[in-house]
Amino acid sequence: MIMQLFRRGALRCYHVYNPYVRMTCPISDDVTARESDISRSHAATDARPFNEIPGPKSLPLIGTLWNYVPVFGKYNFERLHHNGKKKLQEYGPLVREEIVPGVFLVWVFTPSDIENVFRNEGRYPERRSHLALQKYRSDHPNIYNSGGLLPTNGPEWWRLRSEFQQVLSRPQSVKLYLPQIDQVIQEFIDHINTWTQSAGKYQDFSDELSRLYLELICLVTFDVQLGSLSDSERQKGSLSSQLLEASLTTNSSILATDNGPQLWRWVETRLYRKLKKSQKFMEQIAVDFISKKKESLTQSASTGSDTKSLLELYLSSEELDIKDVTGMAMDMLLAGIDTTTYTTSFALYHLAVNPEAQNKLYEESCRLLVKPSCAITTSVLAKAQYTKAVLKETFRMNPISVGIGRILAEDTIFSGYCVPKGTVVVTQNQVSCRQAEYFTDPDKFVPERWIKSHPLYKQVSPYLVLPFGHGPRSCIARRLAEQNMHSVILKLIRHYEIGWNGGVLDCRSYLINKPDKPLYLTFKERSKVC
Ligand code: HEM
Repeated sequence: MIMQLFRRGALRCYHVYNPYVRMTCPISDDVTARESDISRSHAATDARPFNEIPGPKSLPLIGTLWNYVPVFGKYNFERLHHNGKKKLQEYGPLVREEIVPGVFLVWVFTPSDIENVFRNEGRYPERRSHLALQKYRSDHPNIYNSGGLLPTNGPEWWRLRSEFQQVLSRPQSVKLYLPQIDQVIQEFIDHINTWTQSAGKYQDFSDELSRLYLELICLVTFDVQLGSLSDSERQKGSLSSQLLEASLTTNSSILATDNGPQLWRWVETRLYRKLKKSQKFMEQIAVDFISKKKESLTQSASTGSDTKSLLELYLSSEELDIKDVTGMAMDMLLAGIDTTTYTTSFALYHLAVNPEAQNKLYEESCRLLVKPSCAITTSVLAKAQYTKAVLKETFRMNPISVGIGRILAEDTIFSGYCVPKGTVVVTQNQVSCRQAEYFTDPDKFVPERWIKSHPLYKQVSPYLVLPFGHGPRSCIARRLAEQNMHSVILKLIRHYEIGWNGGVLDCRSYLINKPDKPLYLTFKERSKVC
């Protein structure tokens, strides 16, 4: 039975927040022993023991998995936010789940518990994900030094993280790209015109967004423009089509290889072969672009660090070598396309079904970009208050990361219960952010709630809306991702009035939260509307 559930992906639930959390609980037999230590060590406090935390009933051999059996079970693996809401309603703000016997997960929902998760994540916050990718990379030491940022834990993770973030988190390095980003977005805007003419009423816009974000990521990762939106690149066998396909294939292999029996460690399973093939393709492109860049750097005179691209800065770092840079480039391709595509999809959906918000954004875009052809600059973005509120409200309503998981580095008290060190504790981004306790009309899209001077503004805990995670292991590319999405949303609304032809958009929990329907958006050129 357990094996069947494994095969059907039923164990996903404790990995499902991949790629961003360590999901398999490291505690098994150990926990019971630790539980009694904890009970003793906290005897002097009022905290209650771990095994009294409420949660779904666990059965011998199958734990709580029976709740996820299709039709019969009350939870659905593809709708983790619905499960989370049900758990919160039924058991309260702290839920313990014995997903298989001896393997525990603790779900937290309140801001103070979420804060506690991050306060107890230790020096090297850990995740356990992308295991097959890690194996692939360690089997190819000629190309990679280690698993790269996404799967690696411990001191090696920190070695990479500290070097890459010095560059990627520097405002100057990210701002440097704005003129090129603006140019790509302008091409995209022009392309929408052609797209709307050829698209029927029901044409999925997601593919267009994926191509845009692939283009933007490659610009930053390799200093190249692929021309992903051009007619030739839209053909099936083109470089951009193959790159999109390969990154999607890798990402969709992650959950299934992280979960279930890890036969791929010994034999090349069908899924592992798919991952391997797609990685081989992506890395061939990465190695080619990076080597060419390195060569051109050795031939040209060195410029100041403020004008160097990210790739140039990485390649000139004494602490990194070309293999580290290749690993990082691959991680950027894997983590940078779907995340921004899905978030922008949700933002555009909310704007389309909330014309009042869209009008306000349009007004802001006209103020900041006096002519539609005006470029996005750092000063435009600095003043784009409503645009930022739109994105933040999108993150509150539809965070693409279901939750953030950490393995507790210390015994910790959550909502009055002791939770032992080593337990996997997971937040529930969307569920927490839609609680009426913290947000008025939580299911309504109200960007004004984030504008300090607005009457609807209300201060909330900074631990509630955490779409990029928090602390040293949070998203390394947040600045870049936000810059890209603010620019896209602002410029798009400056040019087009957007409408919606689909039903209510919710999400499915795959590797990250993906819109559960095609993106049936309509575009009317503003100049033709007025
Ligand atoms: C909507 C956009 C994005 C969202 C919401 C997002 C969210 C996240 C989250 C939640 C994490 C894990 C944080 C944690 O565990 O505390 C993460 C990690 C990461 N993200 Fe993003 N991300 C986005 C875009 C990007 C982009 C554009 C890139 C690359 C160009 C990127 C690269 C990474 C990498 C490499 C990590 C692993 C960092 C580490 O383990 O040290 N992300 N992201």
